[in-house]
Amino acid sequence: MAQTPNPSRRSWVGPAPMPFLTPRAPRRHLEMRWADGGSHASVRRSGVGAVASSGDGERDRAVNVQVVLRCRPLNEEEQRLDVKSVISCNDTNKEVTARLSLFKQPNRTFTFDKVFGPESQQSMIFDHAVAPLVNDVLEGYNCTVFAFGQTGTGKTYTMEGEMKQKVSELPDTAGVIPRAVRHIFDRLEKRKDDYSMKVTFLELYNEEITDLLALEDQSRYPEDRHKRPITLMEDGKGGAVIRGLEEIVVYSPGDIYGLLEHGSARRRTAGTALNKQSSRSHAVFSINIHVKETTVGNEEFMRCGRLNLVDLAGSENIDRSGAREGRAREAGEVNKSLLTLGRVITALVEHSVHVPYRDSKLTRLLRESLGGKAKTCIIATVSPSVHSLEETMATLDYASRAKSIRNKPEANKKTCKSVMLKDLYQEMERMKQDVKASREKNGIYIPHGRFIQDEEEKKTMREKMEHLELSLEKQIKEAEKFKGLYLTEQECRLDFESRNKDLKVNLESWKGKFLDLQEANCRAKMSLREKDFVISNLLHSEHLILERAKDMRNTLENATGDITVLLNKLAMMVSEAEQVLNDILESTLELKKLLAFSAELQQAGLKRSLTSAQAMSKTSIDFFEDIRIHEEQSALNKITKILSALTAQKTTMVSAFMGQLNERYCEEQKHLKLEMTNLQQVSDNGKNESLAYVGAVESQFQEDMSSHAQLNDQMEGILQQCLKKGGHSVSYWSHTQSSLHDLCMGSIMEVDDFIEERSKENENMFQEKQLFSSQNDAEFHAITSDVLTASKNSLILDHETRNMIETASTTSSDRLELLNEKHSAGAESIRNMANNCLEKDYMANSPIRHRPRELLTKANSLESLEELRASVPDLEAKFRSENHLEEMEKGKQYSDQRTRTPRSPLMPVNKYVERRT
Ligand SMILES: Nc1ncnc2c1ncn2[C@@H]1O[C@H](COP(=O)(O)OP(=O)(O)OP(=O)(O)O)[C@@H](O)[C@H]1O
Repeated sequence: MAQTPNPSRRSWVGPAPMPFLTPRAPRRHLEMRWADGGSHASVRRSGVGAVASSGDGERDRAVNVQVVLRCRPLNEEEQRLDVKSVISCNDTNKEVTARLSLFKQPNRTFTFDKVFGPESQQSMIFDHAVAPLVNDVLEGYNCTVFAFGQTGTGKTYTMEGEMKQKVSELPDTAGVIPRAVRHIFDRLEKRKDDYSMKVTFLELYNEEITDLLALEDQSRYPEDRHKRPITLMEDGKGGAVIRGLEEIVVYSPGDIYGLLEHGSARRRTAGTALNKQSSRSHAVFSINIHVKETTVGNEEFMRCGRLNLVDLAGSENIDRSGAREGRAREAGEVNKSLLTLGRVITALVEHSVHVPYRDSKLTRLLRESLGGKAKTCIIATVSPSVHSLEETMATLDYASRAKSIRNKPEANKKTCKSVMLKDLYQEMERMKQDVKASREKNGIYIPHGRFIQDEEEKKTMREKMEHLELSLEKQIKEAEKFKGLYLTEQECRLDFESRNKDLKVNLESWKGKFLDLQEANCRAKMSLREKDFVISNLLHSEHLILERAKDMRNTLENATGDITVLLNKLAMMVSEAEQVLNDILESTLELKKLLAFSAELQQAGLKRSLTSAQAMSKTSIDFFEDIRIHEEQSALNKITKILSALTAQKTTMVSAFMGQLNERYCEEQKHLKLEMTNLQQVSDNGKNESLAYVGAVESQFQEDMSSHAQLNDQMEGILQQCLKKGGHSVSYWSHTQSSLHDLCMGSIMEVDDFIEERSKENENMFQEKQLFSSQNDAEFHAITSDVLTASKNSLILDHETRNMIETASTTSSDRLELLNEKHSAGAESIRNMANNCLEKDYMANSPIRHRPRELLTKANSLESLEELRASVPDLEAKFRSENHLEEMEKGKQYSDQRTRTPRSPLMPVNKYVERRT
């Protein structure tokens, strides 16, 4: 006996095996018994959301739909054309960034539950995103994995992958479906569970469901052979039921791979500009698993789970995919169903009252998986190409929104095996009876009379039946008509109900908006009154400020008159200063003349002293020469007298005193010679001394001459300096005058500072002038003392000269003192005039009534002006407190934020007031 139904016997239309046909040797008896126990209807109810999903089993908490993103690598064509990649994936941070900076827009980054970049392998997608769901299926949950994205981005590659031959080892390119199948079998084997597994594979094309696993019938029209439409119905509990879908029992992964290959080959594909083999339909591959569980008391239960693997048709930009005519219509249908899917996602994310599941078959099929009781994983696929950026952004946006969909996964109710068997047996029994009845009907014997009677009855009955049939047909037609009407009406009613609901929701929201607007209106009115209050106060302040401004204008006019007077006075002062300077220049010239005269006098005196000194030295020389001659003569006379005396004595004392006389003569001669030498020496000394004295007098004279010349030069230099400084003073005064003029023509506010500066500058100038005059004084004193010294030196030589020099010096110093006095008097007069001008005439001048500071202070201080300003916040606070607005404000902040309109007629006024404050 075969231990398990022979998998090769699998029939496309034959009875599907009973559950628990685990293809495992030691456990097969029981399952076989079930399998042999009867047939099962070849056409059964099935559906993505129809498997025992209505149990009241353990209710899990709501969980978000898992959304993972996969970006495929650039394909060969794109690489050849050097197409730019604009998508970057950060698997670690689970982020995808669309580099919109190429289009001068900020980059956009999306976060998903998992991100798989272009280098990601098929196994990674399965291990990280799908395997946990597959495990949940074995625990009794319904789980759905579906891929969506633009056409050609790798949905089919991700879901099915490349799996051409049925090898035991999966190739690296195998997709989610073969890996899920392998995983399920591995797990069941490992746990040594009893199980049965059935698969379905349907295609949804142009809103028509087709069974991709149905046996091809022998219909004459090839089109009809494998495209028998299947009905999608509601199960009354919010789920969908697919009537007529083939469920194929499978025993090994190989079985499933075969079916998958067979079904995939029948899927409608077409070559598009974006994908050579583009799937033009949505495909749903479902695996139903029943696992046996034995509980205490040997009660056997069945845990059932379903895994739906959905490969959606690609959304396509018809222009770019190059679809034409029929294909364009087809693409339109695909896009329409995907659009409905998008609307369902939006409605779920926004928690809308109405979710438009019913708008397309795709959303009806996926109802349980989106916002229902299933666990769902969405694989969004994108292309990195810059040319697909628009579609990629749409996919990323939808995928990102889909993350917020919340499902309430619920495990399927475990069914008691005996109950299930009972149901099955009952079904089998009913079918057996059917078969038996039809068999018996063909072979029963009936007597002739009874047969004729029966025939007549039958005839009557037939006539009646025909009549009835006719009336029934009529009634049926009418009923169908009514049914059609009823259905239309039902549809209309449903439509109206849903519209009514929408309208009610809209009405509610409009009511809310109306209330908000009413509130905003009240607030706007109040705000207007507030602004009126503020504006009237502002106008009052403006009036006060105008009055003050008029006062200030008068004060300023007075100040302008005063400044004009002041200017005139300054001009007068400048001319007086020029007069003083001219006086200084004149006195300097006089001084120069005096000094020249004094120098001439000194020169003449010195010349005279030189002449007298020369005469004196000549007289001295002559005198000493005379003395020397006189001395010699007197000595010779003495000698002659002595000799004559001696001769007389000789005569008397010739013999006695001859010796003594001779000795005495010698001694006397010696003595005389000594005296002569002394006299000669004295005479030489006197001569030398007189010569040295004459030389010294001469050199002294020369020195005096050169010092006089130097003094002359110094005097010349000083005079030049005086002249220069005088010129400088003149230009300085003229510059001062022009500056004063310019500055006075400038701002009135600057007059005060200007005058202060001028006063300081005048002070400095006076100090300079004083310094200058004191320098002049010192120089004059130095000259005088020099002259006096020279005069004194000359006095030593010649009294007369000295007298003359003294006279000249006295005259010079008298003149100088006179000049000095005059100069001091001039300086004093300038100072007095300046003082008069600055302190008396200007600061306390009677016609000028006020000092500038006084004028300013009296006019209006800044504080007094500030006092006039009306503070808008204070005014608002005053208004609010008077009108008890604060209380109202507190409770209405929220609505205020909502109802605040961006445009406000008072906005410019408010802004102006804010700026002012
Ligand atoms: N991650 C990937 N690695 C390598 N090749 C890939 C990848 N994704 C897709 N491809 C290749 O890109 C091409 C298009 O992929 P596929 O047919 O799966 O796209 P699709 O999204 O299903 O398109 P359609 O919606 O038109 O059916 C295929 O040749 C496939 O092999």
